[in-house]
Amino acid sequence: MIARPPSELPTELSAFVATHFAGRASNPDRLIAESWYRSVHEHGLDPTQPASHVQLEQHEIRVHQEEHHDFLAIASQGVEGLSRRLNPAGFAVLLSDHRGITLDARLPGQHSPYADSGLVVGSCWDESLVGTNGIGTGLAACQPLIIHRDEHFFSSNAMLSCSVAPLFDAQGALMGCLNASCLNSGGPKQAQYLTLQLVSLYARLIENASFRQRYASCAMLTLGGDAGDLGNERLVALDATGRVLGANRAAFVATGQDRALMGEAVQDVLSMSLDELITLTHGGQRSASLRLAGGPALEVTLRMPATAARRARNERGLSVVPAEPTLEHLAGEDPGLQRSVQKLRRVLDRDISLLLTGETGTGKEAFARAIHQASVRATGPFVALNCAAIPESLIESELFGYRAGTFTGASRQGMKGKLEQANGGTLFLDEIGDMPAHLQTRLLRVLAERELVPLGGATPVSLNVQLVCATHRDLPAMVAAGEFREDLYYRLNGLTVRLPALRDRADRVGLIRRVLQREAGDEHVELTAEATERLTAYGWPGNVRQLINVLRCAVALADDGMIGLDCLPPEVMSVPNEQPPVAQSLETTRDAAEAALMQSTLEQHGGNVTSAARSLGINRATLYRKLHRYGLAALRT
Ligand SMILES: Nc1ncnc2c1ncn2[C@@H]1O[C@H](COP(=O)(O)OP(=O)(O)OP(=O)(O)O)[C@@H](O)[C@H]1O
Repeated sequence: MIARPPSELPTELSAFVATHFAGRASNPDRLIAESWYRSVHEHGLDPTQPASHVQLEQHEIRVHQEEHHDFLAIASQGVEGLSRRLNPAGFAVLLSDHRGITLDARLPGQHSPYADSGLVVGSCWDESLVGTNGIGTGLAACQPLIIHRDEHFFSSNAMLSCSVAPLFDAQGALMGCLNASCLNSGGPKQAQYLTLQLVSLYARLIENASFRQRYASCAMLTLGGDAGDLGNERLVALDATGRVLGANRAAFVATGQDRALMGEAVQDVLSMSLDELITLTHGGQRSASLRLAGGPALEVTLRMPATAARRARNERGLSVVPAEPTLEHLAGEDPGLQRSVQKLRRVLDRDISLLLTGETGTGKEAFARAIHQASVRATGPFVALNCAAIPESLIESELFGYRAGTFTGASRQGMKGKLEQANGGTLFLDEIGDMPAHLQTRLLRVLAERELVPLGGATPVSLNVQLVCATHRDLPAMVAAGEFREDLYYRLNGLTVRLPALRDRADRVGLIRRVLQREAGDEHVELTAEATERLTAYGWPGNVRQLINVLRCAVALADDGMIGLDCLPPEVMSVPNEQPPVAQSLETTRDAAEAALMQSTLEQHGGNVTSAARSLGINRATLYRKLHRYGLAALRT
């Protein structure tokens, strides 16, 4: 049967469909026809040929999931909820990253037919590889859609009907998509609309969970709508001064604004300052009714971060502690750090690259964020890239981006690299010592010329970025050993700030108290003298991050508001008090101690990397990387 394109298809597209898809039963709408067109003319695919299928190997899946660990963790509840509803009806539920590679797959009882169709973790559904399909086309079109049966580009996928919704982060960047697929659905495409509604609802819930997590330490406004419509929650995150740090998509629609809302003062959006909102909502304990310019009245609630809420209550409502710690908060009472912060403030906004050094968990990223907040670029983006956490082969495209059609498997519309994403703001390059040599040269050129030509692109993009780099490695030694470019080192190192290990901080006791206070929130919790002594003497290889985890757990275990020795984990109790002797090479000694600690912690946790990492206060990716570096094998995850 000849496909008859609907009349709204432009003539060229109609002719294309009639020529290439003459045998299809369905009448494609414009979105599908455009995807078919791209598949043929941009991706060079032929619908009469067999589809190629890319499936990652097990070890690649592990790396891929590690790389997307945070996204997976935040999305898994949504994936679980959706699959609980859809698996019994015969749908497979999949989560993919922004390149169309699946990260999670929940299949109905009968696994094999779904697995045979590639509905498994680690399969690549990028449109440029498999043509029109739910995940790939949903990502390419950046909108919810259904790809029903023979709307799939290749006939080998034509037994699938897929409903998909893209997922965006708080900055509007594509994180991935959520997809529900069924096999051999005999009904018409319209029969899938309800499934699409459900998938879109869960996609909103995942986006909102990600938004709340991203801005957990900030004041959060909810602009009421329909109380029963959870997927339509409108969220706006504010900094301590009442400036908009981020807003979810529903909030943009409700306020009739676009992304320019970022950095606006809340009174310009709601005609009310943050202080007035705090007063009106009694420090966030009640909702209030507000009218947006010319719009209907909205029920507004305000959630204050725990410490801010407490302080707002104590001081009758008007002042808030900063949502994200400032440089001064991070420096605490450590005189060396206080001096470093004074220097930092003097060089800010003068186009000087900053280098932060220190062991894992000493607060390098927290400092980088505080530097961003203290700079004139605070209303611009803060973009981070950890050079050690992603495979070497991906660093180049992640950092410099690529334009459409640069390589097979690349996303159709190209991708803005982190450098370009950070334009007008701050780029934080963590673990810069792990930057591969050939990319060091390219980075140096970009920094010197202040412009960037993405892979496959012809037009340079001019850059205005504050660069903050961090490393736990000894860069001068790497330069001496020829492992790091000397000229790049000097370009990055306008000012170096060394963040001391927790055990070396002069304000150790105060910092432990401050972190405890923050973790305890409104609860009244104290440390016994023995617990204080133990925590102060302990070596803290995971530094502040480890301290936070230990105290979070201790607060939960505390009886009658007292944290005693029994609330502390074995590693804090078992490692001797003495500091390692200063040897010829501090770094070698530190590495040896770190390797020994990691091995013993892994053994204590029966080889379970997740719980060993948690108890060390570092993330799984960092532990994997270090195990690899020290040649220690993980037993199981
Ligand atoms: N001075 C501080 N006061 C309170 N919290 C802090 C301080 N420094 C760091 N933190 C917290 O400790 C945790 C770890 O900090 P961060 O991620 O910045 O460390 P890092 O040096 O970048 O670690 P890595 O090298 O492993 O990436 C974060 O939750 C951060 O907010």
